[in-house]
Amino acid sequence: MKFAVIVFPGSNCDRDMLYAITDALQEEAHFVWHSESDLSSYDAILLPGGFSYGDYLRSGAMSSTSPIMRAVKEEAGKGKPVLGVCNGFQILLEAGLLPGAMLANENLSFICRNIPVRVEQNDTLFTNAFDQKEDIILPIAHGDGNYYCDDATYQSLVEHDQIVFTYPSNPNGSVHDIAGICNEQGNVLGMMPHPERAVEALLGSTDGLKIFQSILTNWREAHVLNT
Ligand SMILES: NC(=O)CC[C@H](N)C(=O)O
Repeated sequence: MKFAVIVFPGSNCDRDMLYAITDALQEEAHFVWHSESDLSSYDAILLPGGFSYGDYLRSGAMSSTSPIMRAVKEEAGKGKPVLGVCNGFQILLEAGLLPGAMLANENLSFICRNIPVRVEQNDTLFTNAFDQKEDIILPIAHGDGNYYCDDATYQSLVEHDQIVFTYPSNPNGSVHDIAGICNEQGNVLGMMPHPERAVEALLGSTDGLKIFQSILTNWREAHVLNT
């Protein structure tokens, strides 16, 4: 399976993301600079964390207009997996690929620590390796992780099973404890916690690896086992 890791000016989790795929998952991954415009040769697209464009204007706002985002939308429309982590989630929100917006953390501080994250939906292509309602440990590292959406959007997220991760103990004020959501089709996921920082025991948790393994299992079922 071939993964693209999109690199924006100011991304800083891009190498961790590449390492998670090549060394931990043992699959193929390549950096793709944000000014590129074609992602058709990739099977999955990863938007890593960081401070793209220094978080100026709003986190993710400037990156959401990068040329590569047209290609991300195109491939997402074909049903390919798109995963945005932290700043990647912020970019997906600003690009309109996911509903809602990100606000500054309630305590106005940058928070960096390992926390429990609850898997609310294990029947997605990103979470099939987990148990339903399983609590896992993942690192968070953000200043703008306070997810917000209005009531109508929240009802729609609930109705379509789009709330994939929540915080059992909310660290940032996020509405309804939301830590990660997917689109209605289920192939675009944005999450604030960092799975790429939890892919081997040395890092304190291997729970993040299961997200990448889920993507791989889903892809193999569709592309390898049936051929
Ligand atoms: N680790 C990250 O991706 C940081 C995200 C973002 N720029 C913030 O601090 O909110």
